[in-house]
Amino acid sequence: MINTVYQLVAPRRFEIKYSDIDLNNNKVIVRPTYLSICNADQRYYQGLRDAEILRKKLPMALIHEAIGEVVRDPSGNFKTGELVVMVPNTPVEEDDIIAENYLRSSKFRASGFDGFMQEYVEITPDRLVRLPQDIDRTVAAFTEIVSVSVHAIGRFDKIAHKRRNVIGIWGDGNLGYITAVFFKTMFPETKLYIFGVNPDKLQDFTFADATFTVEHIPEDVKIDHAFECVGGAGSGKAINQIIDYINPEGTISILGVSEYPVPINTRMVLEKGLRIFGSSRSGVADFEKTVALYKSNPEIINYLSNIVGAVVPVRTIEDMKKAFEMDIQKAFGKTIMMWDK
Ligand SMILES: NC(=O)C1=CN([C@@H]2O[C@H](COP(=O)(O)OP(=O)(O)OC[C@H]3O[C@@H](n4cnc5c(N)ncnc54)[C@H](OP(=O)(O)O)[C@@H]3O)[C@@H](O)[C@H]2O)C=CC1
Ligand SMILES: O=C(CO)[C@H](O)[C@H](O)COP(=O)(O)O
Ligand SMILES: [Zn+2]
Repeated sequence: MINTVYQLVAPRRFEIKYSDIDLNNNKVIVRPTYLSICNADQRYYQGLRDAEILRKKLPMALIHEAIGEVVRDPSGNFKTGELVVMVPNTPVEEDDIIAENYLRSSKFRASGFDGFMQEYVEITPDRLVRLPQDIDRTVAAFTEIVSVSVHAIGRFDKIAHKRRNVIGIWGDGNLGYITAVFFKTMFPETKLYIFGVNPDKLQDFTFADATFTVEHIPEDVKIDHAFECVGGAGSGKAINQIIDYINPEGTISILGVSEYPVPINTRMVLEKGLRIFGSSRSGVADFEKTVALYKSNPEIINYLSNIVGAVVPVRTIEDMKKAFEMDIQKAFGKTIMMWDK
């Protein structure tokens, strides 16, 4: 069966590649329907990664946040037409200790091999998680980034000491918002403070106990633990500010991606006895937990719908470019491609 793959071949340039899908194996064929753009896709699209990385990884189909409909499943796990979220992490070995998303051997779609910008996706059944048929598909499209937050909150629960009176989240963008929604759902008794740079965006964190612009944090504000959801050029400032405001022996969970090494105030990390841990990506168990939380706490979907940005119907390569360019211009929210290929 011939498949059409839409690869990024150079910054801001998509081209079509035809590939053959072998129907004589146990893989599931999924037709992607709603795709969501991540900052990681933008770093490839705009050519913001190191030239050597771009040379190594392109051409490559972008997008690792997507849902779709099952077209064919020879394994018998899924019915034709079922709505599924696709897990981009693709492990090739198992480990008793190291999670699938941290195994150096694991592959990740749209970061080394083709992502979901394809007419059909060939995928093993263990990489699919069933979604409620009536879920808001524009929200479900970005379940992958949601599962990253759920994964990081789970690790926080294992690593951070038990005094959790006040938690701070730095970053008033998508990841900060998603992490805040899930943290409040999972730890309703804990006070949640949000630290950002945009008063407009901070207004959307209606469920938080307080919001602060980072230039005007009162001296007496103290937090027990923190999540950094900023990334990029703002990473260092955010991490160092967390170090200033966190109580001794607190835990800092870093999620933001930076292209460059970030200098941090290690003297104060030592003096306060802080724990700093990083989280990247997620595995099937995190997706399953995320979908279970969607079902048990349906208000989550309403909160997440606040960050659905432009929803762009995509049929042509011009439409793909339009969606990526609109995403660059956006003020806030996730850009969704309604994939009609
Ligand atoms: N670990 C993982 O697996 C994942 C990591 N990420 C990464 O997380 C980061 C955030 O992603 P996302 O939320 O989608 O991006 P956004 O751009 O939506 O969010 C970042 C937000 O932080 C704000 N900000 C900038 N400087 C500061 C500061 N000093 N203190 C507090 N807030 C600040 C930005 O404001 P402004 O826009 O005005 O600068 C923006 O609102 C990115 O680096 C992304 O690649 C994303 C998904 C998964
Ligand atoms: O967005 C992410 C997960 O959702 C990660 O930041 C992304 O996977 C990092 O990959 P890359 O090295 O290709 O930027
Ligand atoms: Zn991502």
